Amino acid sequence: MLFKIGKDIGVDLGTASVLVTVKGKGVVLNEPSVVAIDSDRDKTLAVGEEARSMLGRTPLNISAIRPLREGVIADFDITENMLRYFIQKAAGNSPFFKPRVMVCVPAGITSVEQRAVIEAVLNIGAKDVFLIEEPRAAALGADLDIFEPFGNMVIDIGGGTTDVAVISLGDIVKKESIRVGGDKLDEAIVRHIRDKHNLMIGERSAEEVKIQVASADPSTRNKTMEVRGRDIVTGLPKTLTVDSEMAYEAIKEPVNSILRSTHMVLEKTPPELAADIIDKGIVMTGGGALLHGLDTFLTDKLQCPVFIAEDPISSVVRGTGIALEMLDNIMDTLASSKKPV
Ligand SMILES: Nc1ncnc2c1ncn2[C@@H]1O[C@H](COP(=O)(O)OP(=O)(O)OP(=O)(O)O)[C@@H](O)[C@H]1O
Repeated sequence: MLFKIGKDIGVDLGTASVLVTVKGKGVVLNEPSVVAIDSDRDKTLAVGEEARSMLGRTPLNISAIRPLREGVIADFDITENMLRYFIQKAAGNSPFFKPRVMVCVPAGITSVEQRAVIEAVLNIGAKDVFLIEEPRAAALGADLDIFEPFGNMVIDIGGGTTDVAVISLGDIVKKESIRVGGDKLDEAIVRHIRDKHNLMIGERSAEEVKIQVASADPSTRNKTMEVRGRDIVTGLPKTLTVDSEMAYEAIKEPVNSILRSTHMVLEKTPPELAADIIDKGIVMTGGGALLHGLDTFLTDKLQCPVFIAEDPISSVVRGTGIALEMLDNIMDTLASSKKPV
């Protein structure tokens, strides 16, 4: 499969969403990472937004699948089909040119997982594939000057992973990547409501609770919302009112994991760079950065200012766009299809 433009393409291949940027054009696509499959006919029915609306609501023969879990490919064929659809939608296709494609991956990805991403993108028709670590792209997208001899710290909280990194002179100096992100918060809400209130709710309702009601700093939020689900004792539909305190109880463990990994990176950071970070603060990117109260909670616990980047959900893809502009200069520092990983 070949593409209309020979231009470079950047992909933020996320657990929650895929964003595509084209060199010279900027961000051209932003869709949920969901594919709807008809298992009877082994056929893809919908990809992206349309497939997301089917999550949890499909008949037996149709499944709405999220092919990435915890930041990496969980279902190779479906991921490849999804990427093909998104890249063609974003860039069109023609028999003349093959693009170079840069894909953002979590900093803690294994070499087997790296190869899976490279192979999937080569199969779609890319000429070369380059991988950039999410915190590096996030820092570029958050307008940090990472090429100076100065300590910059980023916490990128996506759907599947949280990547924490200290970057100086363009490279990662210390990092931690944990498979805890927004999805783990949603799962914790589902579990808490099931165990404490005998109510089974869906993933999407749990995400709504997280966004509308939950806070990492519950003294600063006092909201309630009604959630509907199935009573696990009677089997009948039931409505429950969830408040911020209840939602906090549910999410506090995964939120503390994010705190612990940030703490670990700070502990390992050389003193000069740590001093820069205390002066300048820590920047949070990714959708998870928008969790209510997370900035004040982390600022308090780490005794260092923690800020949310402007438009944190697009930081990684914007940073990928910036990295694409300088690809010829930085390609030696990236894992790629041009050298064994
Ligand atoms: N206002 C909000 N409050 C809390 N969480 C939010 C908010 N808005 C979005 N999120 C969460 O952000 C997560 C998605 O973030 P993002 O799009 O950065 O992830 P991703 O890049 O797809 O994931 P990954 O990098 O882990 O593969 C989802 O879990 C979503 O629920």
